[in-house]
Amino acid sequence: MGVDTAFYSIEPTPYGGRGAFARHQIAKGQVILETTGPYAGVIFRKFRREVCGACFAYAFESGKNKWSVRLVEEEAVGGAGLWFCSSECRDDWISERVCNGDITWVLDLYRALERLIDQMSKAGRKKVKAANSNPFHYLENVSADQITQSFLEATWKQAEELSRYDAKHEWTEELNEFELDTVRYILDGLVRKVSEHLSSTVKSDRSPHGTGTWEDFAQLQDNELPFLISKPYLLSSHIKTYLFIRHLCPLLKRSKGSCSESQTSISKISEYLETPTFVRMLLSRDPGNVFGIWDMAPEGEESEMLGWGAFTFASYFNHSCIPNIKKRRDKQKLIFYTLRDIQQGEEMCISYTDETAPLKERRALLNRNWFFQCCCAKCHDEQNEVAP
Ligand SMILES: C[S@@+](CC[C@H](N)C(=O)[O-])C[C@H]1O[C@@H](n2cnc3c(N)ncnc32)[C@H](O)[C@@H]1O
Repeated sequence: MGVDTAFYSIEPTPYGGRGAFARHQIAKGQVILETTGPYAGVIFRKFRREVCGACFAYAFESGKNKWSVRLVEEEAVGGAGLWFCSSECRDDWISERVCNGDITWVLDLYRALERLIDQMSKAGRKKVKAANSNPFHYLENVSADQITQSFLEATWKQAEELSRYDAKHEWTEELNEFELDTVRYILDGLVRKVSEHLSSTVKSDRSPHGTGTWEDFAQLQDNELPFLISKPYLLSSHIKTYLFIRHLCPLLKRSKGSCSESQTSISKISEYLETPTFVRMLLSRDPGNVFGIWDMAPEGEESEMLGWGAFTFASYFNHSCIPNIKKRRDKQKLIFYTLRDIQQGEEMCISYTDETAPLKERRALLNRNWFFQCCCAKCHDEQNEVAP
């Protein structure tokens, strides 16, 4: 799978799923994983002028209000929705993601997205009574016990069928900020997938430190079912997001790229959007696996989440309320290091939440956001104190 390192191997855990186990004794303070950057990610729409799309530098932390380097200099403000702190960062972004540095198709894609958002806002302002109004509204009131695998399959099938003719009509539903950010995250993943498909200069790094490939990303735990049982109202949001993205296909056909490689990329991305398969894959690996991209506020001070990213190989670390490893961010990299000496065969765990919070709070958070009941020694001891 390409995720084993010199320090640990990925193996099944006694409580289900996989985890990282030390190959040998490891000293305190040892860096065990340093990732390059996320496979797919997004900077929240409201921060995208202030956070570099490549290294995640926050303008305010450099004494600036916003960044001004765009994907292409002549691009109208807002065109691609990506800003960088320097031309070096922009060039890094391009060389990492786009075949032969040809960004025409990526610009076409993001321009089409902005046009679609514009269409949506105008429809909202005119309060258009949609002829093709969303038949999935009923999902907003779906309950947890209705969410089963077969219910999900049937709903997605229905969405796929509807999308075939619906995508020919104007999009009139409103997407909220979170849904629009999710759209960006999905497109970021699909841009990677297209580039891998056409790979001549884009060589996805499959070492544990790299971003991995689509295949590696697909190996992550699929959390669609537990996630939607925990938050049933979000099924409607997932379906809406897919139907919205599906509307990009006809828009892309209209804006032809200049060279043949660009046109192949556009056809490929349209092909990926024609069924929900790939969008659903990105949606199902997001919950429970992605990491928030936080600002660099000093420890102990309040920090702000600027976006999120799927750092593929970093998603094999389980949680413990007595963690033995911790992560820090350095630009776009996540760095994991040991908090104490670790014995051979010991599982290496981070803390997903504030492990100093009371047991009840920790349990509720872990259950709501990561869908499990923690059985670590600390939870065990605290549970026994409550109910001797
Ligand atoms: C980021 S993934 C960790 C890798 C995952 N175990 C796998 O096999 O891909 C997070 C998921 O792992 C599981 N997990 C993490 N820590 C756990 C723990 N302490 N006890 C039980 N399950 C845990 C939960 O299913 C959680 O949603």
